[in-house]
Amino acid sequence: MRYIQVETAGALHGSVRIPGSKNSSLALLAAACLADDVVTLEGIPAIDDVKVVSRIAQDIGLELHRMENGNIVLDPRWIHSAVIDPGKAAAYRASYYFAGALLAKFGRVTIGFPGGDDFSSRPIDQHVKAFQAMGAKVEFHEDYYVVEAAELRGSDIYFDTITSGATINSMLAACRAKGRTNLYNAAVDPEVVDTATLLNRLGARIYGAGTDRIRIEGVPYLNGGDHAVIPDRLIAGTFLMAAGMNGGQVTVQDVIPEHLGSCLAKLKEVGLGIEAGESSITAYGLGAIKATRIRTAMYPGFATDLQQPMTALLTQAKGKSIVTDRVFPNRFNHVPQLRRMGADVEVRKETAFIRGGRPLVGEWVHATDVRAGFCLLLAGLAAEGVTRITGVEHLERGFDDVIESFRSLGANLSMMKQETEPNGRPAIGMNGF
Ligand SMILES: CC(=O)N[C@H]1[C@@H](OP(=O)(O)OP(=O)(O)OC[C@H]2O[C@@H](n3ccc(=O)[nH]c3=O)[C@H](O)[C@@H]2O)O[C@H](CO)[C@@H](O)[C@@H]1O
Ligand SMILES: C=C(OP(=O)(O)O)C(=O)O
Repeated sequence: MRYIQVETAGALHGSVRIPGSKNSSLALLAAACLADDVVTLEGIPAIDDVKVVSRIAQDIGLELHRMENGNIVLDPRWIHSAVIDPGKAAAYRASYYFAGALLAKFGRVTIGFPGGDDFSSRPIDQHVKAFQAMGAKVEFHEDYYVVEAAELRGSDIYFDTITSGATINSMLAACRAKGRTNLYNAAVDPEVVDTATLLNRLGARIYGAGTDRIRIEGVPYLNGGDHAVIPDRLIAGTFLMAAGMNGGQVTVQDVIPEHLGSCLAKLKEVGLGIEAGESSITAYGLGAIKATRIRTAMYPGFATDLQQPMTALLTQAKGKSIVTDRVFPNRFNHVPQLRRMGADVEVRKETAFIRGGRPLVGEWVHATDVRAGFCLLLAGLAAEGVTRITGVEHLERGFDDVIESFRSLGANLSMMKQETEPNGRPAIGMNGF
């Protein structure tokens, strides 16, 4: 069993480079399947989700190589199969992008259901509805589904809810469909814009990405080309919150500050100093953290993926904070773990009530998903004694440099390995807690 050990080390100080966005990378890698020539992607992080994409690539004949300079070169001309193994599809969330991309190119895809962070029901009905609107038939089986269309036709698609996943997947399918597709109530996330930017660079005709109405004129083929993925706004936000845990000063470099607007506004509201440059942001403690009210929303609202690390920060604020997650109303698996560390947090329906200011103490805790892991890591920075976090694989889905990055800021963090469970205490899984 591996676990991350966090020991009290005082305030964090220093600067850290932010890697490419996980969520954008996973869309770009699938988008490259649509091209008819070589695609080079810069800045794709070496996270576990990308390793699963490499294994899928091997199965379907998508040539994928990481070069010495870190770029990933993809050659989609040799793809011979549009069957995605259910086990690999279930190993991460964004496997669903292979459905849109391969459907557009091959007319039929067989693919397992998506996995990813398991914090609530995560339907794909809007992806399915979009494929059907474009003329595809979708058939569900026990652990896979088949999407098939003799000819994909452009269509008007009105999303019932704002979803970044279904917006991107519809763009992937529509860019090689016959005729015009209009997406209404589309997500405006930077990852949607990044995917459209790559596709347009390859010759797609996508207009309006970044607004809630996207128009796509289908084209018969796409060229090769190069693209650099956007920085990971969620990892950047997490480091800025970490600065507030013990009143330190952290600079995140290689970021797009505009992507963090709602996060920065909230950090200022709780009393952090924030200075944004052209491609860097510094957060620093100015004294006590203030309690606040958070309601997550789709971009440009406060991101659900930053809700958990923010909850860790709010355990340090004197007074009562209220955190509501409207995007994923059950995304509170981190709360029982925070309570083990002495935090006073109660969840009712889609809301966590945090009575901040109680001292945290180090404990064995379990990360159930990527952001729960970051939340516990931040809590560990402020806790008295040693915090040990199991579920390391979840953190590694999202960030490949957790230990070194936090250490470079002065955190006392180590990756540990233990052959047996800690004495008398089940360390793995929620049930033991
Ligand atoms: C790989 C990836 O990019 N993951 C991100 C993506 O997940 P994911 O693509 O799963 O999330 P979506 O943006 O699609 O979901 C947004 C909302 O729409 C709902 N919905 C979504 C699709 C659908 O077919 N039907 C439906 O009802 C979801 O339940 C949720 O309430 O966006 C989430 C919301 O910003 C982030 O937390 C995830 O990090
Ligand atoms: C929810 C997340 O990831 P995924 O959608 O890949 O499960 C996340 O990154 O916080």
